[in-house]
Amino acid sequence: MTLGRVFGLLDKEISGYEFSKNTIEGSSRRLFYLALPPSVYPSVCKMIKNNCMNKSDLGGWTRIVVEKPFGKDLGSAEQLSAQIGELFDEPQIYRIDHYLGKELVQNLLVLRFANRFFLPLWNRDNIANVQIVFREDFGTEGRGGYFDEYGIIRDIIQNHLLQVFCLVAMEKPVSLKPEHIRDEKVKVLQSVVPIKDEEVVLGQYKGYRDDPTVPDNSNTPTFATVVLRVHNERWEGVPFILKAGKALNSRKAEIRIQFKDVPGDIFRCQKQGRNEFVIRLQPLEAMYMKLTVKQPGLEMSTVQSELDLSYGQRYQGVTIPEAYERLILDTIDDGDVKPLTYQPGSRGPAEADQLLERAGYVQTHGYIWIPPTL
Ligand SMILES: NC(=O)C1=CN([C@@H]2O[C@H](COP(=O)(O)OP(=O)(O)OC[C@H]3O[C@@H](n4cnc5c(N)ncnc54)[C@H](OP(=O)(O)O)[C@@H]3O)[C@@H](O)[C@H]2O)C=CC1
Ligand SMILES: O=C1O[C@H](COP(=O)(O)O)[C@@H](O)[C@H](O)[C@H]1O
Repeated sequence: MTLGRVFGLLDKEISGYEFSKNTIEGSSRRLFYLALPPSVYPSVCKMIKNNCMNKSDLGGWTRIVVEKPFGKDLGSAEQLSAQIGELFDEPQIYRIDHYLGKELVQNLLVLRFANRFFLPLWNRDNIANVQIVFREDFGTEGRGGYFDEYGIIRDIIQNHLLQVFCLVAMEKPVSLKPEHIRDEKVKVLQSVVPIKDEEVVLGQYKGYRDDPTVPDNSNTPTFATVVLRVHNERWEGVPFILKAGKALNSRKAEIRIQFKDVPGDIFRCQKQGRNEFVIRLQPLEAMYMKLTVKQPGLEMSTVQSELDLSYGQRYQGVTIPEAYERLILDTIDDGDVKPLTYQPGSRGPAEADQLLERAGYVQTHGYIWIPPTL
């Protein structure tokens, strides 16, 4: 059966459904979500255009949704845009990044711009470094064919983590209109200076190449830590560390804002750790502020504790929508860089933690969180 015929049948199926709902022809809304590899976007879009469009214009519409990765580099992204752009008008095309649909990502602008106490702190005077981390405790399992073409940078960092970075680092938008938010994101991205080779650690977990869909000599990274430097008034000198890896020892996505040491520390408590504001996107949405308090008791000693907003506890009974429910770098050199090998189930290459240390992140030792009971 030809592709044209297949899409003809799809159209018939959709029309049948619309008819069963007593929809007047042309008044229905057709949304095509392309959960497909980007390489077939153009041919599938052509088939939709030729066979499956909403037939007349009585308030209905036809739209398509495409997911990242949108091409592999500037050239292929522009080519893809041009190919799809020939078939659909821009307002009909939705390019989505499902991380933007996550509850705590949606919360970022509110947190930053609706809370007075963050306003004076959110800058180079107070913040030592920012980490934006994505960790998965499983490998490419069954997706090696897709993944190997893209790697962790194009799969996670260039889109999901960069979107989060923009929301953390951008200036306040004029309003919440998408174009105003986009303008601020573009501005902060333009302020990112080219990444230095020595501020990148790439890794590949042992066993990745055993996947039959992965070439035996693949150099595709499954782990990357990258330091972004933002050359502007707010962020000069503050490293933004973007970290992503598969087959690691834990699964989480979080933003960790580490504050500078208190000057003139009369309590000599710096060894207990810096103040950190952590926004955990998943699992178990939470935000907590690690801070130093007096150890309860007779002694005047200090201990690290937290102000904790755990969503599961605070918003009991509230269903947090899945990211997909709500929505739907080229600064990195593409040269032949050999990733470092790391053990599956580990923290990734040790060099990544060393890079963090060089970038100024100070790991807290001895902090033990006592989870509250619900
Ligand atoms: N409301 C809640 O649910 C709360 C939960 N907690 C829990 O308490 C625990 C401790 O919290 P917290 O101190 O914030 O987080 P962690 O101790 O997990 O991590 C703190 C930082 O240290 C890094 N790190 C961890 N292990 C190493 C290592 N071996 N070498 C170098 N760097 C390392 C982490 O990197 P990386 O990001 O790569 O792992 C991260 O940047 C966590 O499990 C946290 O989830 C704490 C407070 C509130
Ligand atoms: O886009 C992708 O995201 C998933 C992780 O999504 P999450 O919502 O579960 O955090 C990742 O596994 C996949 O490789 C990537 O393509």
